[in-house]
Formats: sequence, structure tokens, C-alpha cells
Amino acid sequence: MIYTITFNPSLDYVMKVKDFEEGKTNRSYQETIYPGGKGFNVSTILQCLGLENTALGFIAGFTGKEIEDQLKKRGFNLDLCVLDEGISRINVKMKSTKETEINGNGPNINNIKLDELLSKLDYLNNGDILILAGSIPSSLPDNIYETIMKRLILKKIKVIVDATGELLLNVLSYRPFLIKPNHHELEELFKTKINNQEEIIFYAKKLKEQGAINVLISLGKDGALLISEDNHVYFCNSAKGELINSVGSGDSMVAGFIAGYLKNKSYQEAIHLGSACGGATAFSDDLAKKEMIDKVYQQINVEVIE
Ligand SMILES: Nc1ncnc2c1ncn2[C@@H]1O[C@H](COP(=O)(O)OP(=O)(O)O)[C@@H](O)[C@H]1O
Ligand SMILES: O=P(O)(O)OC[C@H]1O[C@](O)(COP(=O)(O)O)[C@@H](O)[C@@H]1O
Repeated sequence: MIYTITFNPSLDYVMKVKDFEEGKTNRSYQETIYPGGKGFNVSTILQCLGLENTALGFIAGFTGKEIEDQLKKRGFNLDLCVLDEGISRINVKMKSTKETEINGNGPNINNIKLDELLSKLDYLNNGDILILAGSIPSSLPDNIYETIMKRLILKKIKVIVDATGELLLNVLSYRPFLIKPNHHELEELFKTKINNQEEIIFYAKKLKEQGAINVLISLGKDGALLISEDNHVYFCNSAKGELINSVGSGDSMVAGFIAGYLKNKSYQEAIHLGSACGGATAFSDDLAKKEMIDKVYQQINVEVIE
């Protein structure tokens, strides 16, 4: 079974604003609300690709109820912990000439609720896949993903971590099967400006040396690079199309990568389907649908460059 965990779900409030001006009252010409959170997005795309999975996570308050109601329509199994206080966050995604995001901090999670979620991990068996995705509310320690990996160390579980900063760095020595920083997150991890493909490969290899089994660096419209388990470097172009809403592209890529890998354990297929899912979401209002993924897949080429 595949499991995802979303510690910090959201309602994503997407506002389209013509010529946004900082420091002024701007008015949007279109607003939409989607349930968000990296793990839930991964679950949605996995389900769309026909992979049954279970989403774990925390929800709180009226926003949490709305997230749950929307997710129930998506077909994957839901096993949520309901917090007694606070509300799940509303993340603002502003589309203007540029895309700007404000992601909330999220509600407090106390130790009792944390234990409730951690005890669910005891159901996991050898051969399962676990995806830890997204930020955590500041009430939790930033070694929580590490704690989970430690707890599962005796089981043969492939763990995928899509997170940033310390949350990610802290798990590397536990050998996550896949990590997927984007270009900007890679720069943040090494506190440096990364200017070209050679430098991206250099820093991605450093993450592999620190323990990650596969390192996938997503580059938005410029494609993606993978340093695979067997030390090959793959480059994949991005499809050409009209950018509608790139929120969730990274999560879609993670889901597509896993689905592609599971077909016949080929990394070429993993990055190919991953890029198709990421692109298909960028070209859709909400997360991608199967028809768009199939169409985008045809436009993508994978090269083994090392
Ligand atoms: N504008 C775009 N055009 C085509 N493909 C895109 C576009 N934006 C994202 N993608 C696809 O989705 C993947 C993940 O997107 P990216 O923006 O890098 O991730 P994140 O959402 O984590 O920042 C990219 O590597 C690419 O394959
Ligand atoms: O947990 P974080 O890092 O704040 O990110 C949460 C946000 O990430 C998303 O899952 C989208 O992520 P990506 O664009 O990186 O795929 C949104 O749905 C959500 O608002």
C-alpha cells in the first residue's frame, strides 16, 4: 500500500489579479478554492493514475471540514486526525504577471494528537511506500520526519520526502528513496546561488552523498534532472503549453515518478511520467486529469547525460 502524510493541509485560495501592485488595494477578477497540502495532492494524482493509496494527516476547524469533504470525492482512502483547536490554514496563491504564494503556519498539534498519527504508522508493512510531504506547523520539532523514519527503520519501506530546509536535511542519513527539491529550494539548502546545469548536478550529487537514494531536481518550465540510485544523471525537458496554475506541479511530479517507477523499476519511465504529471498540472486549473497527463507525456523526452 502507498501512504501519504500531510501534516499541514490547506485550502488553496487562488486569486487572479491583473497587474498586481504591492502596497495598493488590488482586486481579483477570479477566485477559486481547492483542497491543498502536498501529501493530499500526491494522493490525488496517484489515484488518478490508478494507484490505490491512503492519505493520513491532520485537519482542524471549519476549513479542515471543507478539506475533508472535498477530499472524500477524490477516491483515495482517508485516515485523518482531527485537532480540537485552531483551523487548517488557507494558503493564498496569487496569479498576476508573476505567481506569488503566502502559505500559512497552520494549527498547533499537541503530543496526544501527534501520537495518534504516529501510532497509525504501526499498520505499515514491509514493501509499503510512505510519502512525507510539505511543511509542518511550528508547534512540531523540525526532526519529526526523522522521528518517523527512525520508527520505521526495521521495516522495508521506501520513504519519499518532499520538504525543505532542516526538515529535509535531517532525514538524509536515513536514506530516503526520493527527495525532490526545486531549483530554488536547492539554493536554499546550500545557501548559494546555483547558475547552470553543471552546478545543479554538483549540488544534487552532494544530497545523494548525504544519503538520499534518488535526487530529483525540478526546474519548472526548464525541465528536471535526476541523479538516480545507480549514479546516472537523467535530464528531461518540460512540455510546452499555456501555464494556467503551477500550484501542485511538484506534488504531481512526485506522484508520477512513483507511479512510473512502480511499472517496471525504470528511472527513465519514472522521470518521464513525473514530468508529464507536473506539466499536466501546470496546464490545468486544478491538479491534472489523466487525459492531460497522457497528452503531455507524448511531448517529453528523457536523455541519460551521464
Ligand atoms: N510552466 C511549466 N511548463 C511545463 N512544465 C512545467 C511547468 N511548471 C512545472 N512543470 C513541470 O512540473 C515539474 C515540477 O514543477 P516545479 O515548479 O519545478 O515544482 P514545485 O511545484 O515543487 O516548485 C517540472 O519539473 C516540470 O516537469
Ligand atoms: O506545506 P507547504 O510547504 O507550505 O506547501 C503547501 C502548499 O503546497 C502545495 O501542496 C503545492 O505544492 P507544489 O506547488 O510544490 O507542488 C499547495 O497545495 C499547498 O498550499
